[in-house]
Amino acid sequence: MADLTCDVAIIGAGTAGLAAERNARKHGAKTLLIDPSFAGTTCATVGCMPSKLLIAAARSAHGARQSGVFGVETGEVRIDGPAVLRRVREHRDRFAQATRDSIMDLPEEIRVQARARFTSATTLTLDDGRTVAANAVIIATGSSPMVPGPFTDLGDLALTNETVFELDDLPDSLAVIGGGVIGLELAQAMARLGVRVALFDQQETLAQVRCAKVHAALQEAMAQEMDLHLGTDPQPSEQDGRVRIDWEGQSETFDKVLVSTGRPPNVQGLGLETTGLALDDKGMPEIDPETMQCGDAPIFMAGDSNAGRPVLHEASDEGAIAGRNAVAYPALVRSDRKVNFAITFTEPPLVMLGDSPDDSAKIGSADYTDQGRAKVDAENTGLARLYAAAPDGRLIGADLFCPGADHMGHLLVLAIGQKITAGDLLDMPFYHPTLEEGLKGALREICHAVPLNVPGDHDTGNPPGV
Ligand SMILES: Cc1cc2nc3c(=O)[nH]c(=O)nc-3n(C[C@H](O)[C@H](O)[C@H](O)COP(=O)(O)OP(=O)(O)OC[C@H]3O[C@@H](n4cnc5c(N)ncnc54)[C@H](O)[C@@H]3O)c2cc1C
Ligand SMILES: NC(=O)c1ccc[n+]([C@@H]2O[C@H](COP(=O)([O-])OP(=O)(O)OC[C@H]3O[C@@H](n4cnc5c(N)ncnc54)[C@H](O)[C@@H]3O)[C@@H](O)[C@H]2O)c1
Repeated sequence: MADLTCDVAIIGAGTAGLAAERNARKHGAKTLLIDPSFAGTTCATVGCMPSKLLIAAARSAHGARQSGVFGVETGEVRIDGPAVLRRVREHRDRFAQATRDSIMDLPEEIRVQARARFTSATTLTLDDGRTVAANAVIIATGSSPMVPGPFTDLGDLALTNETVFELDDLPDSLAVIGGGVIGLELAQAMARLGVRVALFDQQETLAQVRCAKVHAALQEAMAQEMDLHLGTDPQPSEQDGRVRIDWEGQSETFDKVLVSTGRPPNVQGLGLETTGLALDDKGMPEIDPETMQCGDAPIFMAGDSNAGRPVLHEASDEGAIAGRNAVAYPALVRSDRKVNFAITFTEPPLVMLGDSPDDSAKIGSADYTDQGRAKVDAENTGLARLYAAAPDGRLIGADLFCPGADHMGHLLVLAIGQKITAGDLLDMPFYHPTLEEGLKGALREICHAVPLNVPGDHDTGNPPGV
């Protein structure tokens, strides 16, 4: 007889686990939510929120430096590093406290403070010695920074997203290893806060950008703010209390190194090998993205732990799908998943939406280096590429690196989700002068490329500056 029994046990009280627990309980299950610390979600403590707070400070510094182009003189811009980081932590702590409060609001008998490990598909052992028996288990253990071997020897000189926001002051110089989402966001923010930054990546492509033209614009913009070393294998060592990075016969020293080389799922030590699930060479089971079920077991996996779509709104959705299906098992309900949507909060933002274009897709481009509103605001850089399916010009995806891309991404994701065509979208009013207006050229290009052309009653001229 197990010490604790329930209908659904949820391992991990992050965004995915909390959503899973809520939905399982809403559907009538007796739940247990198991976490070693209940410290608050990754998003609030060491992820989305502190990174966006640092970016907000960087935006302010950049704006102050740029103000001269408008004839507004601010004098020398001085960055108070400790004050920047204090504000990041103060606001971060409030967000984190709010997530902890929501956990503490749960009925006490639901919370189990311990680290869990499977002993079979439906039984767990906790690190305090207790055992749990459940009808179904949801894995929502998140992901953790992967620090390649040589960087682990650097001790405090090597930072990850779990430690960088705890610095007392900004470093004078920073090597960033890995030009994925975390690396790009934090490298640009640090550079704008006056830190000398060099970014290294083994790959030639930053953040897995799909479109070569969008990537070229991103690379050019980033190279103006930091030293970029792509397609290289940086090797670290400690030198006089600083970090030395060697690459391709060159070397440079930095105050600190930020390691942002990926965040693999937390499945090590979870005992998945005891569940009967077939596991791949990374120790991962097969997961159905429409039910979140692992194989055909009463086990579900949601959020970063399944390595599918490691962003917040998906963690939340996947938790809810897993929560409902863990209760319904074995009568699972399939969910339509949302359109793929990822934003990297660089400036301008980098946005990836929907599907990549295949050979039959029609592509429309919008150049933001010469776009009216972007020029007004002195932020004219980058481009947008929209993808549509023949024959009707239905929008299927987009890659954007341009001002306002985070907001325009929401407009486009709606259009893609609703299966709207380029012609339909052109039928909507576009206010002048806006960044959205810049998309009209791309939409017209698609309309011209498909048998159904630009609606006949449309003026194809442009107001000034578009
Ligand atoms: C720096 C950074 C910036 C980001 N910015 C954004 C952004 O701007 N927008 C966006 O959409 N996404 C962003 N993300 C991604 C987003 O934060 C994640 O996708 C999301 O937080 C994942 O939630 P989760 O519930 O899967 O994991 P988590 O919130 O990490 O929760 C996992 C929980 O599992 C627990 N756990 C682990 N192992 C066990 C065990 N054996 N037993 C019990 N409990 C266990 C942990 O203690 C933890 O509480 C960012 C991530 C990072 C790192
Ligand atoms: N705005 C957002 O939504 C947001 C922000 C931050 C993080 N996240 C999530 O966090 C996850 C993890 O982000 P990440 O940036 O750590 O990982 P990532 O997988 O996006 O990028 C890792 C990068 O590191 C490079 N790399 C790996 N090993 C290396 C080495 N030894 N030397 C040099 N380069 C190396 C890879 O080539 C890759 O470009 C992302 O998948 C993302 O979904 C989201």
